[in-house]
Amino acid sequence: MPVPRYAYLGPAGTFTEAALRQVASPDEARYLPQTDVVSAIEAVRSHQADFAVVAIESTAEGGVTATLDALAVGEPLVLLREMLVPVGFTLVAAPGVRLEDVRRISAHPHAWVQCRRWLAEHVPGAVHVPATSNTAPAALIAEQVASGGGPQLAFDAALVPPPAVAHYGLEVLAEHVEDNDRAVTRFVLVGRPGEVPPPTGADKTTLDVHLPSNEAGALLDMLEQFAARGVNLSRIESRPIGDALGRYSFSIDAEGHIADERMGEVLIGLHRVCPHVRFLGSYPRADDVQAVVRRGTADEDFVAAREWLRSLRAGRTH
Ligand SMILES: O=C(O)C(=O)C[C@]1(C(=O)O)C=C[C@@H](O)C=C1
Repeated sequence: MPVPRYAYLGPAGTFTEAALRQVASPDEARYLPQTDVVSAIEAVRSHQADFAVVAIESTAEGGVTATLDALAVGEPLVLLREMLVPVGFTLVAAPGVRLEDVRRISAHPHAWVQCRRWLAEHVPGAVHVPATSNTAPAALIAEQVASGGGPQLAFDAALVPPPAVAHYGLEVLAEHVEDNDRAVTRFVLVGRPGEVPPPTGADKTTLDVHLPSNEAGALLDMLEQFAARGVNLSRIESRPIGDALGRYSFSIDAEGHIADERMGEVLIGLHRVCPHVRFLGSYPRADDVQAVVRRGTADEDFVAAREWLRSLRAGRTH
C-alpha cells in the first residue's frame, strides 16, 4: 500500500498540522507542507497529494474564505472528515528582545484578529506584519538565530501556537495572548470524489449553491428547501461569484448526511430551484452531536409517504 500524502499549511507546528495529526501520524503518512491553503487544495487536484487538510471555519472569523473559494470552483473535491483544534497564541521573539521594544509583530491575519484586544492593551501601536501561516515567522526567527544573527527580520516578535515555542526554540514574551479562551478552528480533510463516508447519525453536508439572477424571493426559495424537510444549517455564507457585481454563491453546512431521506429531498429541491449546486461531501461531525429529527422528517416518514403516492398513482384512493 503506498503511503498516503497529505498537503497542509506549514511549516511544522501550525494548527493545521495539529488537525492533520488527528487524521494520520507522521509515521504512517507523508506530510507535505505548503505555503497557503490554495496550494494545499491544488496539490490534491494535481495528484501531488492524496488529501489536503485546511482550515474552513473559526470562532474568530467565521468561514475561511480562501478555502471556501478554492473548493467552490475548479476540479470537484469533497470533504471527508472534520477536525476541531482549540486555538491560543504565545508572543515570541529572538533571545534578548523585550516586550517594551516590540514595534512590529508578524502574524497570520487570522491570528492577529484573535489577539487584537490583548495587543492593543499591552503593545499599543504595534504594526501587523502579515505572515503566510502561524509558524512561518517562528521558522524565520529560528533560522536567524541559527545563522548567528543573519539579516535583519522585518518584525520584532511573532504570534505563534504554543507548541511551536519549543519546536523552534523561541523566547517567550507573553503567553495566552488570545482574546477568546474558547477559540476553536474547524479543519476539514479534503480528497478526490469517490465513496461518501457512511452516515453516523451525527453528520454534516457541505454545499455550494447559486441562486437564479434577479428573482425576488430566490434566497427564501432556496432556504425553504431545508426548512420544509427539517434540515438545520450550521453555517451559511455568501461569497462573490466574480463574474458581475451583485452575484453571490452560498456556502452552506447543513446537519445530516446525503444518505438521509430528508437531505436527499433537500438536494432534489435545490436542483429544481437553483441553477448550480455543488455537493462538497457528507462526513461525520467532530463534536458527534446527533441531528434532531423533526416530526415527519425521519427516513420512515419519507418512505411511507412515497409508498402512499405510489399507491394513489396505481389507482387506490388512500
Ligand atoms: O494552521 C495554522 O496555524 C494557520 O496559520 C492557519 C489558521 C487559519 O487559516 O485560520 C489556523 C488556525 C487559526 O485560526 C489561525 C490561522
